[in-house]
Amino acid sequence: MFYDNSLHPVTEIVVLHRDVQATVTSGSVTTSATIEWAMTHLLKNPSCMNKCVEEMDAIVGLERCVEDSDIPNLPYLRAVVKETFRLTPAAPVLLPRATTAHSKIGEFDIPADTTVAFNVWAMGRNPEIWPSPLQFDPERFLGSDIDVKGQHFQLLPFGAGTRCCPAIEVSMSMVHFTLARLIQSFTWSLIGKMTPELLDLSEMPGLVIRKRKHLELCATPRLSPACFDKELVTKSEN
Ligand code: HEM
Repeated sequence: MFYDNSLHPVTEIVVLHRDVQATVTSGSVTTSATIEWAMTHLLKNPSCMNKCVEEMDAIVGLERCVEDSDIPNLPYLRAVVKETFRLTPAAPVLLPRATTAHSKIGEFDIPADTTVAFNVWAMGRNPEIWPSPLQFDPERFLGSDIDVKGQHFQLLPFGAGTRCCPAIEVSMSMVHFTLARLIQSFTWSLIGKMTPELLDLSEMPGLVIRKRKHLELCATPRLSPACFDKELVTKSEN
């Protein structure tokens, strides 16, 4: 966080306030972009959406709303989130780093004091690491121990090391929970003449990769309104 203690106290508050605002804004943009990409991949690959719905119905059912505590029991949903991060990481290029010593990576010599940037978007599509890299295939993560916490260098959507995203846990929780609620609560369909084949995957370049064209869907409720009433009553009682 930027903090200049030579500033007048009132200015300091404004600077700190802006930093907090920037963190919240960038945090919510990356999270919402990830959820929109996950829904796009699922709508483009109806068999994956069906597997998500089948898993949800088998584990949670239709009599209550899915909760945070259900997420560990939904391996396919968690694989969908990892596969979304692999193909469309919200932050495609990590924060720049400077090398402190000469190093060699593969055939490349990198002198000391060089600014380097890691392109995690390209790493996620490297055919030497991922078979059929352009195919959305959550099953590649089932039974695999690859996670997103910066220990597995083939998948770094939150970066790695001391400057990695400090909000991994909360973001993963928000993405899983929102996606789980969307999938459980509604049947989603494409609008008008749109088909999975025609669904646009083009990206808007930038610090955060967003869809060039927002996803437009029709939502048909799957859960009975009583489920939501029950949840409202329980929450107001607590
Ligand atoms: C899906 C959601 C998110 C993704 C994909 C994401 C991704 C990233 C990435 C790739 C970095 C750079 C890490 C590096 O270069 O090693 C980063 C840094 C950061 N993220 Fe996130 N982020 C997300 C959500 C959030 C949220 C919700 C917040 C806070 C409310 C947040 C706060 C930060 C901050 C403060 C940094 C800078 C850390 C530093 O400079 O040391 N992020 N994030």
